[in-house]
Amino acid sequence: MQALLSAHDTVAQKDYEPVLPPMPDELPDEEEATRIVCLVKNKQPLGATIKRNDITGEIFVARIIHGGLADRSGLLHAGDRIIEVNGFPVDGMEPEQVIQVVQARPHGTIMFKVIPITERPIHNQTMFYVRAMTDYSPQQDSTIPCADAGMSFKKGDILEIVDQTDALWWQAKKLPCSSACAGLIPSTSLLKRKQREFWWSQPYQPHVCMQILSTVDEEEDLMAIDERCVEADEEAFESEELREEEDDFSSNIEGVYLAGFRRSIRLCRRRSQSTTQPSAHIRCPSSCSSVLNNPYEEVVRYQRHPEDTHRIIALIGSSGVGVNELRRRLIEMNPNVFQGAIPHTTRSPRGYEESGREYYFTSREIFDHMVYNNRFLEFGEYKGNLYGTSIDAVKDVLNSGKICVVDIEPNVVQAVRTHELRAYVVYVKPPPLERLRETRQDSYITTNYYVNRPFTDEDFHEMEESARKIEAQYWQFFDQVIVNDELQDSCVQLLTAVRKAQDEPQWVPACWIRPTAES
Ligand SMILES: Nc1ncnc2c1ncn2[C@@H]1O[C@H](COP(=O)(O)OP(=O)(O)OP(=O)(O)O)[C@@H](O)[C@H]1O
Repeated sequence: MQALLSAHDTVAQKDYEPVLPPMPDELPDEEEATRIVCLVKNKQPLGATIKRNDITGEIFVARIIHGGLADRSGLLHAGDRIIEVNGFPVDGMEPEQVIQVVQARPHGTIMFKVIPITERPIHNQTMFYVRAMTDYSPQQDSTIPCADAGMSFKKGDILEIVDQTDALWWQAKKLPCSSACAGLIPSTSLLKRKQREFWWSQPYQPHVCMQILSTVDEEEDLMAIDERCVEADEEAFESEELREEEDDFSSNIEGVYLAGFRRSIRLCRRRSQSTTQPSAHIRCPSSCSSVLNNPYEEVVRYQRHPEDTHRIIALIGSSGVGVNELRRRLIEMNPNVFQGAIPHTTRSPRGYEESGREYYFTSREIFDHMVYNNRFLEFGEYKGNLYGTSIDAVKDVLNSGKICVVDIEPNVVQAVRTHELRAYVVYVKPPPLERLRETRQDSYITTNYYVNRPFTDEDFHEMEESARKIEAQYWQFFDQVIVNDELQDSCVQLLTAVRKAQDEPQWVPACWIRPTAES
């Protein structure tokens, strides 16, 4: 006991840093209450921004960065007036000069003399999460109050919004969180304004969709040549087509028919992409304008309940990259678990075909009616017949307890990102050119004219170019990216992704869980 008391006395007599200045003996009655705030600075930034009242020259704390040094001290607040920094009066200084005074002492104690704000606003901060729909770099934004306090992000990043007190500049952390300190990002309204200003400032800024269409225009010329070839050799083509359709009929598993892999529907989808007046169900206005209108998508963590229907697996990729190969292999791996949606067509059935197996054979009137009622995820015309994948066909698979695996064109991605289908979007990316050449030596591409022909270097370049465009426009919607290098590895990755989608928590749009009037 004696020893404990003696230790206490010894400690009590010691002086510890920082040594505060002595209190003046007499304080004038009218002087506002000041506070001395000492912060011990380490390598971390102070975590506060300042502003100057241009009329009075007074310096104020503009904001305290969530999780930063100043915030954790609890001693500085937005609205506090700074009178001195390390003994230097700062009234009348430019904010940059004040920062220089602060930075003059990189480590150790920084002493602020402040007049605390009298009425601190009470903020009921609700944290929420968003998926960035666009890229942002504070270093390239001249309007940010402090670039060093800014946080860059890329489309698809998940951000935790920790403070939205300021209507223009929010504070956020990027997940997975590596730093305790938040960064400044533009608020939704500010980012929308910036995007619109940028858009209008461009001398010629074709709409993002139009960019795709214009490149496709070039393709159309090529297609026109293909078309002539087809016309010239229709008979040969028909027999090739039939042979291929028959090939499609068989599956490696006896008694199992894999619908939706027909050449006609694949080519029809490709053609609907490549006409300036696409007949496909274009959800483009939503996907493109959503990038312009909605730079952040609110997301929540969602885990599928075992009794819920499965999430659909939507594969996206440039033509020839291997989307159908992967889809086919996945379904063949376990047809009791995985299934494709049976497409609709207006073409007449061939002798061996059954409605509801290869296709749902329907009249043009019924098809048109379904189009009119938005019942197709996508549809298009091929050789005078209509083909399409209906939402009901997808729901039939889900309601049977299976996992529906579809391949879709990128521009309809928003049509499957709904409360109803809750798509998990897998993007299939081509490997580098060298690896394409090595891995595709024995592979065949399906073109408009040839049922199968070996890949050429030109095909690989087109694939890469198309992948670049898809990534530039749709990256934010991808839940998983698989580089289709070694086929076997890609299959394993796809299977793992599918399991994750069904059984592990994922970030999904908040409107899936809390449906709004719009969704
Ligand atoms: N990783 C891979 N390694 C080698 N060959 C592959 C690989 N992935 C796919 N292939 C082959 O490449 C060819 C084209 O693949 P697939 O038919 O799946 O293309 P796709 O992406 O569905 O495009 P489209 O719908 O335009 O035909 C097929 O012969 C397929 O077997």
